[in-house]
Amino acid sequence: MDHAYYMNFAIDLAKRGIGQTSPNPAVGAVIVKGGEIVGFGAHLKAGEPHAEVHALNMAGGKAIGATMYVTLEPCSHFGKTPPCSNAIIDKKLHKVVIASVDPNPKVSGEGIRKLKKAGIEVITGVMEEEAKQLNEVFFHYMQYKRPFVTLKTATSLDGKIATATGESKWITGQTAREDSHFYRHHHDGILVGIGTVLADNPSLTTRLPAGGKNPVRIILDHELRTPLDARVVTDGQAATWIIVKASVPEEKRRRFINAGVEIMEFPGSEINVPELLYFLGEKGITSLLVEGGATIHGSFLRDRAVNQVLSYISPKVIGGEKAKPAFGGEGFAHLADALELKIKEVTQIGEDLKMVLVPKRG
Ligand SMILES: Nc1c(/N=C/[C@@H](O)[C@H](O)[C@H](O)COP(=O)(O)O)[nH]c(=O)[nH]c1=O
Ligand SMILES: [Zn+2]
Repeated sequence: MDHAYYMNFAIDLAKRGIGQTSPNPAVGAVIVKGGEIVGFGAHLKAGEPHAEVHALNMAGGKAIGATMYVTLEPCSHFGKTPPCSNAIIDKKLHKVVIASVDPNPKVSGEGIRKLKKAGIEVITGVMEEEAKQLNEVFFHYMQYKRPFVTLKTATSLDGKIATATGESKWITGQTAREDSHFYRHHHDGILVGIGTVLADNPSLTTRLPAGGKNPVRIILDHELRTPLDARVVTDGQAATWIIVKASVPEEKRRRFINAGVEIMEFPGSEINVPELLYFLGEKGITSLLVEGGATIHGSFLRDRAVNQVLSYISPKVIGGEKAKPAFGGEGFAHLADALELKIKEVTQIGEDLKMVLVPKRG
């Protein structure tokens, strides 16, 4: 067999944990001895055993002299669980094949050094790109300390998110709408503006046939105009944070706090997106799905605070100068300033088109 055969399995294991391991990376490990898979595992939840430990437990005594394939460099620091590099040395493995090294400058390369010092052969860079892609959120958050941002738009063919009379249900079909719930499952937070809350009374929960993790619902609502009987306040389905400005009176906030909502005061009045992202990063939001509406999207566009665009396009034409575009605000006066993206994925999904795009580097 070649290394990719087993590393593919480890990457596939890791993929299943994406979203639920946050703020930890998703990691997969496979242990092979004499051409036989003797153990495997994935990290499932922050604070629980790492992938390597699950795999070592399954392999038991067969781990001695075996080879481990792991998607991320084994940890070397005492976090919530003892270091995996120690466990691998204790179990006397012969070789460790690693896809990507740890991006955390504090620990990068430390695990590999310990393994080599203990006489274990280490190979790195096997399927490195795939493994990095897997944890793009983790690597981004580790480096910038603010959430990886996915802007989601659902528009008509002519780029509208609602008719001139405000109708928007539904522009895209059931299949596309359900697909967007996978992204809710994978993101720590979902952000909408007060305009969307007033227009749609959204629940912003993850409703997939097999369930899914609900993101924290983050409402940008400076004046606290969210109705007390809004779903995000009353349904108890997921955490709700409402971001207000300092001038909102205490007794008004009290009513929401009593309903279980977290009211967070954010300095400044205009939405300063980079500052908002640091603010959310400090609260442990490592990935943010921005569902709009146009004003919010306009601010994120203006500040180029976008790591991924998820665009669903319906083969409907709404027309009308007054019908709302996906991105509000001023927009860029010059084409040279437009946010340039690279298409990562284009698929038809139900009747609609789905595109996943990333900003062009540089
Ligand atoms: N109008 C549309 C969308 N609209 C997106 C947001 O404006 C909605 O308020 C939000 O998704 C509602 O969340 P819910 O209550 O949890 O279902 N999004 C879509 O994909 N297609 C649409 O046609
Ligand atoms: Zn570990």
